[in-house]
Amino acid sequence: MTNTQSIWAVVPAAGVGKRMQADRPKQYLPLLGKTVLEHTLTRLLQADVFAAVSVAISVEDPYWPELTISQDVRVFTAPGGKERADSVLSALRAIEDRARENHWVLVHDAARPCITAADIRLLIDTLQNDEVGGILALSSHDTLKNVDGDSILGTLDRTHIWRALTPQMFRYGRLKQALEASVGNPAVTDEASALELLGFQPKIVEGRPDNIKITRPEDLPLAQFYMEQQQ
Ligand SMILES: Nc1ccn([C@@H]2O[C@H](COP(=O)(O)OP(=O)(O)OP(=O)(O)O)[C@@H](O)[C@H]2O)c(=O)n1
Ligand SMILES: C[C@](O)(CO)[C@H](O)COP(=O)(O)O
Repeated sequence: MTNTQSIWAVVPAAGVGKRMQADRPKQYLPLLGKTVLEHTLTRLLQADVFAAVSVAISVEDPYWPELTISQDVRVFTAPGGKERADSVLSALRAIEDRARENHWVLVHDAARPCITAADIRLLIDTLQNDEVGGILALSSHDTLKNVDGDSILGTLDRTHIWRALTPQMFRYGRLKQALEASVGNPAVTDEASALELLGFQPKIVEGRPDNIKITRPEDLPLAQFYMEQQQ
């Protein structure tokens, strides 16, 4: 049985959503009667495994105080940063007086509202005794090509190519150290890449394919479809 007092959630929710081409950041777009962010936070809280949730929001964010969930005592906010990694680091620092070095942290994108409690628990149950931690990920079912411009340079071995999802699960101290060591590095687009740069080999746990990241306009109706199917 996992001690819920030793597991924290961090949610980067400070992006502007350029690729979504919407009138507001995508985490605040309406979806099945709530905002994307409210769905994501509600799913994390309903998993009933976290001591608290630290959410990074933009310092210019006018939307957060309007959300009912902003009053939830289990949810803390931190100022978002220039890049996703900066926002995650800021959210980690916001709980540094409560989280211990060996506590687990699960980092989950605000833009992934289709996450299920089962996949959250799968990641925790699989890795809670692991030395390093790891991530939910998806194997590749299509043939993968190495491309330059509009030309194919070759075909990749798909058995070694997985698509990283979130949550990504690492020990508080090591994750904070890895992100502090890689500040400003554009190659660090997820938490695992920061750990990899320190020589660690995070584990892969196969997750659900409906755990999509809302990135482009066509992703919002797809997320709605998946969430309706999950009910
Ligand atoms: N400086 C940033 C950039 C991104 N994010 C968060 O990281 C998650 C994944 O990032 P992405 O899908 O790239 O979101 P955006 O950066 O908002 O999208 P875009 O690149 O299209 O602007 C999102 O929940 C986003 O809110 C963040 O907290 N801080
Ligand atoms: C963290 C992530 O969702 C894993 O696939 C992805 O790296 C986020 O990338 P983005 O460019 O910040 O959306």
